[in-house]
Amino acid sequence: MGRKKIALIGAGNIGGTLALLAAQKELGDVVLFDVVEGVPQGKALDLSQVGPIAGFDAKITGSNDYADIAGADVIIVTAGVARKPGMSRDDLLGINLKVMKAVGEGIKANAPDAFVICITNPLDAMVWALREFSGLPHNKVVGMAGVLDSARFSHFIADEFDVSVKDVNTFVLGGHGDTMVPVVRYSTVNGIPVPDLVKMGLSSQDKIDAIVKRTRGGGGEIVALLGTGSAFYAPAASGIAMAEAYLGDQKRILPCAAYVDGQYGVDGLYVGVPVMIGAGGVEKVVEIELDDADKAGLQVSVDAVKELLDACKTLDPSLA
Ligand SMILES: NC(=O)C1=CN([C@@H]2O[C@H](COP(=O)(O)OP(=O)(O)OC[C@H]3O[C@@H](n4cnc5c(N)ncnc54)[C@H](O)[C@@H]3O)[C@@H](O)[C@H]2O)C=CC1
Ligand SMILES: O=C([O-])CC(=O)C(=O)O
Repeated sequence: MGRKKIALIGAGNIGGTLALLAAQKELGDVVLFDVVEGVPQGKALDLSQVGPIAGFDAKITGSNDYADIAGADVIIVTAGVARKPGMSRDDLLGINLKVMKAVGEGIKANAPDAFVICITNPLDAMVWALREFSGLPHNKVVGMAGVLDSARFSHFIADEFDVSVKDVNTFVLGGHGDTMVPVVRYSTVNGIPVPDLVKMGLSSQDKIDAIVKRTRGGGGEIVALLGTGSAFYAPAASGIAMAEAYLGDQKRILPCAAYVDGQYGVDGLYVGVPVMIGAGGVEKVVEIELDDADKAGLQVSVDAVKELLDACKTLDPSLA
């Protein structure tokens, strides 16, 4: 059996980091694709020269030709534009929608059997549009956001309780925007729910509320600090975790922007929910019980995603 093939559409900050992680983990050979000539080739050459030092044999090539993604097992899409300080993710919709059209058509024509992970923002709308443009089955197209948002939440919780991040498990549901829903009730330190830890006097409700708020604004905090561009190390690590779940048939339960059709009272759109990822792609949407506040929060988030989909349909009537 030959090596797996990982195609990365977009060779920017996240794309380059994805390539490094994929090669170091020997997930397969890597094709870095970008519209800018020279950049994917240059990054591929630089990354290939990590091989002798780090000891990986993965072949990394750069390309401006969609034909080179043919036969990809996994495709991770980061093509498009990142926000600048003062912008919201939603401000990227018009420009990145056009990019999703080109990428979706490229995937449809060259790698229709791939498992596709979209990262481009505004995430929930872009993954929906990418699925529409590519025509792939819904279970083979998924968006990365919840893994990253949960990692941020877990990092802050581990800091607050001064425990290993390995023992922290958190869930962030909903859209990848200010309306995301960090679910405190399902957030645990080695199985102990955070609300119980608060009752034990190990933190306070005010501190947990502040962590929830910081998690919601986690992307913006980094955008403001960087001054140019947005987070890329943790987003890339999140995309790789999802790719590994698929390639290894790991049956991981991860919060992802998945196609929801009936579950959680949501019909026919992509939004962040817990899903099982295995060799079948998104094998199931896991419907966990939510309390009234989290249900209401999820509804607000779903409504925000719906507004973005309407905007996509206005901009590109082929999506209507
Ligand atoms: N879902 C999430 O949780 C996160 C999403 N993002 C989003 O990911 C996207 C990428 O972020 P970065 O890698 O930091 O941006 P970047 O600007 O470093 O890289 C984007 C790359 O896409 C390329 N590109 C533009 N149009 C293209 C096209 N039509 N086809 C192929 N490539 C094209 C550009 O040339 C550039 O190399 C942004 O939209 C950003 O907002 C970023 C962090 C987290
Ligand atoms: O904030 C941004 O623009 C990038 C992003 O989605 C994140 O880091 O969560």
